[in-house]
Amino acid sequence: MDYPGNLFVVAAPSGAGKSSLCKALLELDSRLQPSVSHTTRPPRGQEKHGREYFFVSQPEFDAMVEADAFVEWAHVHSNRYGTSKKAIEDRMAMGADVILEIDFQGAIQIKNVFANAVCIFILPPSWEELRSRLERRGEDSADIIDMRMKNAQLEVAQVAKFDFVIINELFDRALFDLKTIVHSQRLKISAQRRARAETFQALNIL
Ligand SMILES: Nc1ncnc2c1ncn2[C@@H]1O[C@H](COP(=O)(O)OP(=O)(O)OP(=O)(O)O)[C@@H](O)[C@H]1O
Ligand SMILES: Nc1nc2c(ncn2[C@@H]2O[C@H](COP(=O)(O)O)[C@@H](O)[C@H]2O)c(=O)[nH]1
Repeated sequence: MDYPGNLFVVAAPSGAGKSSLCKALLELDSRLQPSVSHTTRPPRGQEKHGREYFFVSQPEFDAMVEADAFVEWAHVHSNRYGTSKKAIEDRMAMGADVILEIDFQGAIQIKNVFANAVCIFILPPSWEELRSRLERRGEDSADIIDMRMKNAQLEVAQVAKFDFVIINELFDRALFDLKTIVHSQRLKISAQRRARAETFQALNIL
């Protein structure tokens, strides 16, 4: 599928800092819009329905799967998460760039549907720092942190499937890297689209 808007996918093990980086990038880049996912996970802390996530029941999630409403969905840390087609396609059709914060399984599904999607993986500087970020965030129990650390090993093993990798050690440095990737890939994709349109025109296909 090809829309005028671009799709950026940011994945990382839980706690590596993707939400913090995406939030900071969204404040700097007015062409980017976030996508709000659906999840069966209960809200934590100050999370609000429709802001961080659409929090839905298992039957509601099942019904959306049945209705083919998701562009991708996956089981992550014992819950289900999905990006609805509605969350991204209208915006991309209108030329907006959309950024998704999803897990690696979702990123792979997205790449199969949107070949132009730019997939970025965020790594923590070390396992110790990853655990300590999850602990300092203070939103998950010790059991959940253990499960997320265990899953992180499987997630990090998928890094080679991504277009870009950023190590989030110093936050500002990682944000600069993310901003540079988004900016340069946006220019590259626009140039490719222009070149393709010119070729089609020259061949009188359009
Ligand atoms: N470069 C950094 N140095 C130190 N702490 C950081 C850095 N980046 C993010 N953090 C902190 O680490 C914690 C985890 O970050 P964040 O919630 O953004 O991770 P996440 O990858 O989105 O996790 P999840 O997938 O669970 O939502 C937060 O408390 C955040 O403030
Ligand atoms: N495949 C998808 N993964 C998603 C989506 N939305 C979030 N996520 C990922 O889930 C984990 C856990 O998130 P948390 O908010 O419970 O800490 C994290 O890796 C997210 O990126 C989605 O729509 N699809």
